[in-house]
Amino acid sequence: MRLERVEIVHVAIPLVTPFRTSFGTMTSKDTFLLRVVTDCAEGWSEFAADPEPLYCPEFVAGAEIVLRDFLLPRVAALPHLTTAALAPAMAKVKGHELAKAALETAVLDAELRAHGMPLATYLGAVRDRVPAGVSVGIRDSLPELLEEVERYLAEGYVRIKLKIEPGWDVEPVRAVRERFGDGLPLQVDANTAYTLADAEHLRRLDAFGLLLIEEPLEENNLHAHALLQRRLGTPVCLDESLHHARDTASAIAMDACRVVNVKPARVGGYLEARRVHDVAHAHGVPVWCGGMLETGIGRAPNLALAALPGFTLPGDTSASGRYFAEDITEPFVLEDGHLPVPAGPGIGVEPLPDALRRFTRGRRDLYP
Ligand SMILES: O=C(O)CCC(=O)N[C@@H](C(=O)O)c1ccccc1
Repeated sequence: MRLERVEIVHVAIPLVTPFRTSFGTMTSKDTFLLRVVTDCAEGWSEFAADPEPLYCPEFVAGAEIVLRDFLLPRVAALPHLTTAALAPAMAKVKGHELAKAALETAVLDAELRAHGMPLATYLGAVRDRVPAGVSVGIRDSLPELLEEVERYLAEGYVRIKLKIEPGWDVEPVRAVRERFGDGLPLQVDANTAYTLADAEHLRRLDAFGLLLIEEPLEENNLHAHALLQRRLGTPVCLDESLHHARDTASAIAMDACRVVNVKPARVGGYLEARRVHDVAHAHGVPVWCGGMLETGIGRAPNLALAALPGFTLPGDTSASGRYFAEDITEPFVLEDGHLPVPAGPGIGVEPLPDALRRFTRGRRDLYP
């Protein structure tokens, strides 16, 4: 393929309800899409992070600069544009996995469309629908939390993930367990809010039969997570700390993580996400697909990835309606607790022109 044009489309979509985590509260999804035009086909992708670097060091404005000034010049210089050639061409740029993932995914979408191949087929999916978990934010009161969990269970979600932080952890978990029973698949996500000094407090969560505790400690501290895992019965799952298959292998070898949250954006794209899946699967470590409140443009490829054999736990691959009253693609709708794996070429979806126009806050060329 030959790269002809790359357009950045900034979008802002209001959330149906504020989403509070240990690092902040979101009321809208403000990010950008990339539209890559090649001589063979077009491709789309979504940048997974937000305007502020609170979840990870990357953020919207910074990613636009990195793409425009450092990643696209290297990719445009490639004699033949293929998805496989992108990561090596971008490797000299340190970090910026989410920006790299956005570019790689749009090129992958174009390349697969040119070959008429669905992303699920390309990645090695073994299912045509995947079970959907749902992420529940920190709430102001236990009754509000229980009402929200009850609503999601009534909608059919098969797994509940509770955001926790110091002061909102044991009690909400106990309340959900007592209200909905021991059979409910339940996990927690601390988003790095604790330290090893909290180990004895976190051990109290062992009483509730959780599937996992996600990223309890500061990101990138595999040693601390390994020390914590020795003191907890609940399996530690890593998210922010894993940036590629290599550190996933190290984390597993150190017993710093017994479950892996695979987020394609966090590891630089779907090719590396499959490698992370393969490494974990080879070690008997279950993986599940994380989410970043993506629009349908980011949600569709995540569903393809979640259909790989090692994805044995429900992911944060919720329906579009969990976050948005209106999505910029055809909405993903829960059916019997599952979402369909897109079957069309490439990522299998495209922005709906009218919705995209209404949620667009700015469009410009990043290349040429
Ligand atoms: O369902 C979703 O897409 C969101 C799942 C979720 O909780 N994402 C968390 C996370 O830490 O994984 C997150 C929230 C906001 C921003 C980044 C990440």
